[in-house]
Amino acid sequence: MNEAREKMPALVDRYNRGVRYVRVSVTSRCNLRCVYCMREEHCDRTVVAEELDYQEICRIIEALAALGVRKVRFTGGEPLLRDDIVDLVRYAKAVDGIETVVLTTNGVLLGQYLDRFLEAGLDGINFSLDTFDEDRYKAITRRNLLADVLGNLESLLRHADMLQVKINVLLLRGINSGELGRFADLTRQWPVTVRFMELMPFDDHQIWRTGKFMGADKILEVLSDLYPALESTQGHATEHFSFHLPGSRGKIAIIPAFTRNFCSQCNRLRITSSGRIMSCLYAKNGVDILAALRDGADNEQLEALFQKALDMKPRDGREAGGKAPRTSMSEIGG
Ligand SMILES: Nc1nc2c(ncn2[C@@H]2O[C@H](COP(=O)(O)OP(=O)(O)OP(=O)(O)O)[C@@H](O)[C@H]2O)c(=O)[nH]1
Ligand SMILES: C[S@@+](CC[C@H](N)C(=O)[O-])C[C@H]1O[C@@H](n2cnc3c(N)ncnc32)[C@H](O)[C@@H]1O
Ligand code: SF4
Ligand code: SF4
Repeated sequence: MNEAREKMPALVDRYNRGVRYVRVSVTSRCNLRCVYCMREEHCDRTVVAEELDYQEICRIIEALAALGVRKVRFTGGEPLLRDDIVDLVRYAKAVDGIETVVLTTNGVLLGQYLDRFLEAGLDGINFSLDTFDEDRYKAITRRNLLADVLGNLESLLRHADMLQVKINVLLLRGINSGELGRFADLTRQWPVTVRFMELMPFDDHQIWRTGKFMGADKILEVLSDLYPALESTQGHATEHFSFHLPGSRGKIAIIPAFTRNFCSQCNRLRITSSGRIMSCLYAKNGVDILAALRDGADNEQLEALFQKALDMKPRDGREAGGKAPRTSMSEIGG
């Protein structure tokens, strides 16, 4: 590998932040309807022609890897609804320069994929689960699939020494906040990171304005009360607060996605399922790459599009777009 290229990626924004990490939303379709993410009427009949296809996603990853990107996360919507998801993982792993390939999933379909993901070289899975209670699961996701999801979580935990496992728990005051201890206890037995996340206002105002928001300070207070022996440890990127319980195998973290600003270190670019390059989770406008790919753009033209998107990257996402944020995480992928 070219060392100069490693020191500074080719894609750099106006604030001198280089891009190392791309999050690709491979579909906006989903088999759940989480109340903090999408409405029941969310359309699942995405015209497939408007979704990036396999070749197009591969091309984007290759082009970005040549420009210094080292990590790929597949997300959505629900990425496991794409039947080429294992091939995408395998392909991304084989691209020169890409070191880490991970995905974020709701776990509903994980059982049928896990072995193939391991064989394809997937480095990690972020598994989103907010409750162990059946009625609550149904209330949050509007689907009755908890039994399947728990079965798949158990299989994943049993493989946690073969890939990095993180459990994303979105905490909602008065809904699942009482389950914090049950989730944290998973780290005693398993080498996983359990991450408690703040709600963000990307839910078409379904619950954002109903007082269910639970901030990082409150989460920290509850955790400290439950576990006086909690020890601070080094967290990763979005994990601003990170801890472990004495004698435990895993870690506990808090993602203060709303109340804290971790933008100064941001090394991310996002690709939406409909083929737009987004410079920030809060960005409203992106740059269309789908049309360019379908018009036969060469690598130089793609680089110009990535740079164009990056030139729009705000210093701070929340200040730039927080007042009227997007209506759902599903197209941009969280
Ligand atoms: N503000 C902000 N929040 C983010 C960003 N990326 C992820 N998040 C928050 O973190 C939550 C979990 O995202 P994941 O898909 O698990 O990814 P991640 O935490 O970035 O994972 P890593 O790749 O391990 O750093 C999202 O739902 C967001 O709330 C970001 O770039 N900016
Ligand atoms: C948009 S989902 C896509 C991947 C997959 N469907 C899943 O749920 O893991 C990615 C992450 O975004 C989180 N998310 C969705 N809506 C959110 C919101 N309004 N605030 C904070 N996080 C949100 C989910 O909990 C999930 O961990
Ligand atoms: S958070 Fe994930 S699982 Fe829930 S509706 Fe959004 S995309 Fe689907
Ligand atoms: S809010 Fe925007 S700039 Fe800040 S970390 Fe997230 S994506 Fe990066």
